[in-house]
Formats: sequence, C-alpha cells, structure tokens
Amino acid sequence: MLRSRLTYLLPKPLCATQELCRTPMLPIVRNHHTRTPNTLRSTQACKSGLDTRIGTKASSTRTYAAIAFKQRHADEMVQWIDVPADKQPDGIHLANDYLTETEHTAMAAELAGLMSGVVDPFTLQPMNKRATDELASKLGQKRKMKCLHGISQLKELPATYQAIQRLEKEGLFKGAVDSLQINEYQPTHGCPPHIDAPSVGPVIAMFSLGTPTVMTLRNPREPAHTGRILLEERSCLVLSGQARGEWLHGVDGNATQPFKDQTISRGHRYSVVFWATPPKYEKALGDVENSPKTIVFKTASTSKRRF
Ligand SMILES: O=C(O)CCC(=O)C(=O)O
Ligand SMILES: [Fe+2]
Repeated sequence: MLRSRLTYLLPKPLCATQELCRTPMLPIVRNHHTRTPNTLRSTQACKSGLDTRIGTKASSTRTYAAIAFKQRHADEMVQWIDVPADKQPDGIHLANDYLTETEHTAMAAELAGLMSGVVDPFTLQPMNKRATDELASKLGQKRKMKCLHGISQLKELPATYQAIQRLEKEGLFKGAVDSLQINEYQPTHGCPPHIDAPSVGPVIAMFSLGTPTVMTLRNPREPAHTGRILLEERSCLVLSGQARGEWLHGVDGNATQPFKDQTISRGHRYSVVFWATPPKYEKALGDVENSPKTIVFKTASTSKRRF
C-alpha cells in the first residue's frame, strides 16, 4: 500500500484501458460509469486515451487526496485479501465509521424516499428486457440507480449533502462536489467491474449504508491480482490514483460473501457515490441545475455519452 513518491512519477503504459475494453459489461447505458458498450468504448474511451490521462493526471491529486484523507483517518487501514501488499494500488482509503449512527439513519431515510420512485433500469427496456434480465440475473448485477447533478439537486438530500460537505471540508476534492449517484442493492444485486468515466474527475468517494458488502478490485493488467476489501455500513471509501484510474472495481451479486474468517450476509444496501466534476467536463454536463432528475436508460444501440 505504502509506496514511495517516486512511484507516482513513473510513466504509464500507453493505454491502460485495452484490457478494460474487453471486460464483459452489461449492454446497458450506465450513469457516471463508462456508459458505452464495449464496441463503442473501444473507439471512444480507448481511442481518445481518456482513461490513460486519468492515470497520469491523477498523480498530483492522488497525493493530495491521500494526504487530506489520511491526516484525518490515520488509523484506518484498508484490509485487503488476495493481493500481496506490493501489488496493491495506491490511492485507496477507507474510513469505517465515517458516518455517525444519526447521520446514517437520516441518510437511509432520505435515500429510501428518493429511490422509491425509481424504476429498476432493466424494466425500462421492453425490447431488450428479456435478454438483459437474463444476463443481469446470471451475473447478479441488477440494482437501481439514480444520479443528481447540481448543488440544488444535492440539497434535496440534506443529511447526505451535509455528510458530503464534511468530507469536502477535509480538502479531498479540488472544487465543490456537484454530482452524486445513488445505488440501491437488494442482497443478490451487484455492480459489474468497471472504471468510472474520466468525466467524474480524479477522486471518487462513496458512502455505504444499510449492510456491509465486499468490493472486488482487479488490475486489468494483472487479472490474477483480484483483491477484495470489506465496505462496512457507515464507511467512506475514497478512490484516487491507481485505484481510481487503473483498477476495476465492482460488487459481486452474492447474498453471502466470504471475507477472511467471516461470512458477510448482505441485506438491503445503498451506496452514495459522489464527485466534483472537473471544469473541462462541466460544459458538456450542460445546465446541471435544470438537468432531468431521472436518468434515461437507453439500449446499447441508441446509447450516447452524456458528458
Ligand atoms: O456500490 C458500490 O459500492 C460501488 C458502486 C460503484 O462503483 C459505482 O456506482 O460506480
Ligand atoms: Fe464505480
């Protein structure tokens, strides 16, 4: 985990995403993720080398985010399994107990209210429904999700926004957090391995609520090194540097997950993933204050990158 600063200066291989582009993904447009299907991704994300740029540009932010977060949570160590210490990515920080019990209760209530009106994205595609349902259940990767952009939308979730601002004040992000994605999982729901899109910036943070879950992390250049970490409820995970720009992360859709000597029984879970959109992507995001609240999930053939 701990690496010398010199490591940050090493040049990156030309395109770190070649492997990523071959990873199986659901044929679904996803929110802030790399939301294009494999074929499009290989011509858009890879050709433009965007993900490679994250890895390179993240260098200063990686150090910056890591220092800010570590100063506050120096006693927190990420407990890895299946990846030797010298193969772990830098830029991964986890604070268990980040949210107080009171914050957690208030946030869970407001998230439940917001998500009650959200339809499972897989039901929004009548043409494609059967195939995607089958694939989703096979991979255990169903879940509900919703994105909010713009400060006024974030304020619709006052308890959540307050917790985000607490983190913001710790100096984690360059710029104000302006977007978040809420994921709602039933015990057998998961999230396929992915690297979040460049447009969400070099630092991504996420709160976990409701139930613990195991997150899988994989280095696409060394797939043998697939690691797992435990995200407790009330935790905050921060991804920057290699962990954000080069490694895939995801959640397996298993109701029970072994972790060390424990068996994690998953219940109903929310995760809140948030970021500060870098200025160069803000324009493309459009008028965030007036952007639609409900994300439209399109089939692969009609998909377009939204920003
Ligand atoms: O729910 C989680 O813990 C992970 C979600 C995630 O990676 C995402 O939405 O990008
Ligand atoms: Fe993600």
